[in-house]
Amino acid sequence: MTAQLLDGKATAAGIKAELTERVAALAARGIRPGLGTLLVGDDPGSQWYVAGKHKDCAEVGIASLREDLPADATQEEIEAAVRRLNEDPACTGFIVQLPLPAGIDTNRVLELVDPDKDADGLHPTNLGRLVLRVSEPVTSPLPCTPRGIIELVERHGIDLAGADVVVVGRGVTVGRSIGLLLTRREVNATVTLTHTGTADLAEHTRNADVIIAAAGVQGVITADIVKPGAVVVDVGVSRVTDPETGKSRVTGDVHPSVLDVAAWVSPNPGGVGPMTRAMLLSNVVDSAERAAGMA
Ligand SMILES: Nc1nc2c(c(=O)[nH]1)N[C@@H](CN(C=O)c1ccc(C(=O)N[C@@H](CCC(=O)O)C(=O)O)cc1)CN2
Repeated sequence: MTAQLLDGKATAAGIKAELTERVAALAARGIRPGLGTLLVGDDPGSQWYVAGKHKDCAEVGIASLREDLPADATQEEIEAAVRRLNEDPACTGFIVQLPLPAGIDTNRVLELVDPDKDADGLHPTNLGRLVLRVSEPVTSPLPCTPRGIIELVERHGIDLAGADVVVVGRGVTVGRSIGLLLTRREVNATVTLTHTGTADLAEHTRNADVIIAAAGVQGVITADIVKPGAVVVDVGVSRVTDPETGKSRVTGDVHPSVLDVAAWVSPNPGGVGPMTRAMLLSNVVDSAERAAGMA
């Protein structure tokens, strides 16, 4: 192995320490940010992620509120819960935990979220603001995973300005939205978005300074399609059963062989996941500071 690790756990811990101080400064002015979560159903993964978000809030001093609905909740019941969170003054930002159960119109639910309370940064208005305001300072919530990836890379001293970045996967939470951040003037990277319709993935990745792998296909990024010295960020989440232990575990898009050619690789778990969680908290604190005229 030659690659160094982009340590998401340690970086997220540092960001949480900074947030704790910022939350204390807000408290000194009588302001307490509050993150709401809306969870529908009993998927164990989603329950675990939501519990993690409340734990993170407690760690940095953000209040947290929960709306939990059963798996058979109707579209109307879910939309009513979104309206409650929109109207609750104690909730300064909230997320709808994804995925929602089959049969629910997810886009309709997400579009109901008040854009100023959109802690995930995925509301069409907030994505639209990124499209329209490429050179101005951002004054709206940013998509958490893309923001987390950029923070992870830059906080390891890697400059993205002028870098050729290849993104693998066109999902909304990462692939489609990260280009909006990477091509902003303050980051200044050049982005190629590849997907299942790309004719020759390797031709793109072999020339990339940075690969952001968000395909959700276990081990799709192998050493032979990575340029020596590249930075490789693993966003993929595949759940596999270990044949030796019989236990289920998370694995990513990046094959272990990549550690022998790349300069930097993000571990998975322990890379982008903890950063996504930290960026959710950052969005909540940023919004509270903006509302208080502190940013
Ligand atoms: N409304 C949202 N829903 C979902 C999002 C999201 O950003 N907003 N992303 C995922 C789930 N997610 C947060 O909600 C999330 C997933 C994973 C992690 C994480 O820290 N993972 C660990 C590994 C955990 C394990 O072993 O199972 C890691 O990468 O180290 C954080 C957040 C879908 N839904």
